[in-house]
Amino acid sequence: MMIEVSGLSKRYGAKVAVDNVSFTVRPGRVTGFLGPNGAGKSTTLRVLLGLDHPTGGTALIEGKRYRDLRHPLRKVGALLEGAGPVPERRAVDHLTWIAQSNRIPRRRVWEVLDLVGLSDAARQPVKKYSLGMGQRLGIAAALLGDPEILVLDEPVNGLDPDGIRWVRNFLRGYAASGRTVLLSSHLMAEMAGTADEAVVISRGRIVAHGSLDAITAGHPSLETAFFALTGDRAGW
Ligand SMILES: Nc1ncnc2c1ncn2[C@@H]1O[C@H](COP(=O)(O)OP(=O)(O)OP(=O)(O)O)[C@@H](O)[C@H]1O
Repeated sequence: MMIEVSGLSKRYGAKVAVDNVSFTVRPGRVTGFLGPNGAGKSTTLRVLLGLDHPTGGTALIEGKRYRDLRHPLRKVGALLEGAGPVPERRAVDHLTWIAQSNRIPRRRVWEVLDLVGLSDAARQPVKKYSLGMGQRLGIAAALLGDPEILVLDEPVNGLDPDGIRWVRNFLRGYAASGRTVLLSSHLMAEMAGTADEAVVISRGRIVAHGSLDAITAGHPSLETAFFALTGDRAGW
């Protein structure tokens, strides 16, 4: 297993954000980490990426904690909410800075700009970018180390249909090349066309884990399946 979360819990004071969560993520497919706002998705991903300490349990990447990986950026590329570049900086400079601080060759910056379709906009300051371009830049940064695993927190949040389609096609292609893609979302309809597998979390607990087809079986749509699983329409 590329990603193995086992008995993971995270408390903030009296608040239990993640409650004994276990799931695995395999390569060659897109796995959606789905749940309403506040369900515990970001917290789980932050612990997986070594940005927060768990209260209990483990979140491992090929059997190791993120911080114990020898070349983390080559193993895992991540896009987290609110981790954007300095607005005045040009996209190419932003990526070059990340590459240099991780001993990644400079030519890789232009490769990833090309992969996400930003070569022509590379010398514009990031503040001139649309939301969709900003997301592509975030994905470009995640790709710098040519990682086997991509972890993205709400990558389609706020994007228009073209932007959503681009991210979807990109992630599907990445998984089809045998790599591991885990993305979180609270957008049910969007996930039906993007993910092969889903891990569903509600109020800090896993309520379903399996293929989207299996989770949807017996329900008119993925959306109604999720309402039934989470027992809660609020926030979806
Ligand atoms: N630093 C913190 N201190 C206190 N409570 C927190 C902290 N971070 C998260 N929480 C709480 O933990 C719960 C889970 O939050 P989390 O951000 O993981 O949810 P999420 O599923 O990512 O939601 P969203 O879709 O809104 O991003 C929420 O109730 C949130 O208020």
